[in-house]
Amino acid sequence: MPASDSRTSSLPRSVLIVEDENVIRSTLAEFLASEGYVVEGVGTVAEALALAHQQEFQVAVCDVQLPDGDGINLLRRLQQIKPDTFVLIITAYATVETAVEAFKAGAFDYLVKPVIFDDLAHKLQRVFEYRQLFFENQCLRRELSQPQQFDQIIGSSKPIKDLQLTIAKIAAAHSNVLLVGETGTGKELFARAIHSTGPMQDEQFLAVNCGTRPIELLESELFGSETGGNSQPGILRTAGQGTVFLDEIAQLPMGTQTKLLRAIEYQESMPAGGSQTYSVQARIIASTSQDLMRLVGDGTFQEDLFYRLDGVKIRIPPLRERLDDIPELVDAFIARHSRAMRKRVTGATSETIRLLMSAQWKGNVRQLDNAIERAVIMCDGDTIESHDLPPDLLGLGQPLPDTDDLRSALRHYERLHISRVLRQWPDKREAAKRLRLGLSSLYRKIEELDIET
Ligand SMILES: Nc1ncnc2c1ncn2[C@@H]1O[C@H](COP(=O)(O)OP(=O)(O)OP(=O)(O)O)[C@@H](O)[C@H]1O
Repeated sequence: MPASDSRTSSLPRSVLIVEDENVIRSTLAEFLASEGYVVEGVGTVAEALALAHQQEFQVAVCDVQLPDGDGINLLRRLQQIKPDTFVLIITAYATVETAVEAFKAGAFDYLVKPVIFDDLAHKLQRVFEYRQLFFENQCLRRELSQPQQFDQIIGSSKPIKDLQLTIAKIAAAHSNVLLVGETGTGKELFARAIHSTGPMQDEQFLAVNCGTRPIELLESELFGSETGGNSQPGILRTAGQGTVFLDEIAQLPMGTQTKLLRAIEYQESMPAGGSQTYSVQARIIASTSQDLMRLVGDGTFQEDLFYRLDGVKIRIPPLRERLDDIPELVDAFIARHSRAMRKRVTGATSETIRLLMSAQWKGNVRQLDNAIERAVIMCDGDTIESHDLPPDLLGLGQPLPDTDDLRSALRHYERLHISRVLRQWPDKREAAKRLRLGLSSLYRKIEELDIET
């Protein structure tokens, strides 16, 4: 059953009355309105279906006999087009046959004419309570059926599937690994995945950011120290046969690089101030967002260490190269953040997804995660809409044209729009089709508007 706005308990309770007798219809409508329901009334099957197409109703109360059809058929049609709408049938005769037929067709309950207000109020109360529990239960079941580990790699684009295969192979070998990718692409997540798929998964995974500590602290944290007040074993030793993740390895000072190289080559190290070596058995997974080869050329990264690490290198592509993953990531992040905030946000509109798929994502998956967190906070209903997204993401934060001249302004927006479509559809033929331009016109626009592709 698809998610829809009508499920939220915070929305007003809406009821559609389908009853051809005007007096009965308006009396019921007045009574329900006085009870706080938002009510619409119609007299025929055709009107009911037309209205249900335009508007969401949580509950429909349908008479069995209508001028252009019967209520049971209407109930079946409603279930096809609005499966979230629950139906109560009104029947003139309390026959077992009618009741059975109504229940078989999927009615929640039935009322007998003349409808008694108390009976109607009671049954509506029950249907709304049941409906709420039903959808909450469905949400819970959906959450339980999805693995909720935070280190789960989400995405089924080709690059992610290929990476998963590579990881499975590399993980088995317990070799050292270099992960290369822009910030926020998931390097640490992949490092954890390699560790937890490998033979030493029960051992420790220890992470160090190489750029956030003064050199002495970093070295004693890595290799250990036996000097006075700063005595510690060092994570290369503590990790045992587990994994040491060295985040942003390019920031490791040259001297520390030499010590690390020794630890990898000789599989042993010595704590600062110590007199005895210990053996290093941990797998080293290093990550970088920089081009290490270039740093070797610049003389800021040790060549030998580079070759030691570069043997098994995995490139994690930026999010813009795997836009197909966005819908899945969005779903997972919505589930995570709505759960944390105790909000019932269950999805995003297709317009929102389309916009998300056309953003630039310089901060990659981390930026997407943050954008969804904000959207869940901003979201008023149960579905994230485009206006819930951070404005700068949509290009709305882009500078306005610096002139009032309409022609220049149009040119400005034309450039923004074409750039966005090209990001979403890098294949120019496809982009041209989406823009409803001929391919040669698109090329001309790209040149005229100086669009980077
Ligand atoms: N494929 C993915 N599926 C689910 N979550 C992901 C995925 N990729 C990244 N993330 C999430 O994005 C955030 C950033 O990931 P991570 O810290 O692993 O990136 P990174 O490349 O190591 O970043 P940095 O270089 O800035 O340290 C984390 O919250 C991570 O869980």
